[in-house]
Amino acid sequence: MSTRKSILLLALTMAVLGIAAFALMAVKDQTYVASEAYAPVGEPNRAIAVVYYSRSGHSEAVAREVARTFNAPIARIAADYPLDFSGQGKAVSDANAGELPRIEVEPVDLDLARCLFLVSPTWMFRPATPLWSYVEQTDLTGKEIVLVTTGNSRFEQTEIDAFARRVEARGGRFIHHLFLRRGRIFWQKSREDLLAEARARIRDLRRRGSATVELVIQA
Ligand SMILES: Cc1cc2nc3c(=O)[nH]c(=O)nc-3n(C[C@H](O)[C@H](O)[C@H](O)COP(=O)(O)O)c2cc1C
Repeated sequence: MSTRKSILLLALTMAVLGIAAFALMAVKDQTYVASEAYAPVGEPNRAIAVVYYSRSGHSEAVAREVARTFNAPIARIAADYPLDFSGQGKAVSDANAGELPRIEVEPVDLDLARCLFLVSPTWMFRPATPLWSYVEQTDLTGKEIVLVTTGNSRFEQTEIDAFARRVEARGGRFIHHLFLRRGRIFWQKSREDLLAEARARIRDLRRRGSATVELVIQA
């Protein structure tokens, strides 16, 4: 085969692989992956609470694992980003525009919570838009805030700093951001590995200056 033909064949193969990878990623982003249900055992530990948004179930699994670790109450944020191409497109455009979507939050009593875990996917290098809406409509006075984001690749620190400023504007003390990288397309972490990493990183929060987590883990 001539060099010209070989280069053409290579370029074609690369293009087909690229399209296949993109299609696979799009399909994966539209697939809800369920996780084990969670409810506190007996009286919940009200010093800690977990509030989360999740579109395809991965952040939900992490949020449930955080709540399970502390026997804490948990509440889900609902927002209108359907699991199809329209929802994906809206997520991209809203995230890029910094839009604050309408949300509904399951009832949760935060009065006694000293540490609040906010969990969400990463959209366009920042926490997903429903989490920003949640912060804007919540009084966070006196609470330590731990932001936990899942993502397949990366986030921008400037976006996390901007989120931290909104938390502080609502009275909260932003103490840590924990990013759980799931990996891309063919090289994604298993659910067990993701949750094991979440557990390890949460325990590490003691060293990150969370007085509440320190107290709860010692108890
Ligand atoms: C619209 C959109 C934008 C995304 N942008 C990013 C990104 O900037 N960085 C990243 O690491 N992952 C990104 N992802 C991947 C998700 O953050 C990742 O799959 C996440 O774990 C999904 O969480 P969920 O199942 O709780 O919705 C994006 C996904 C979608 C749908």
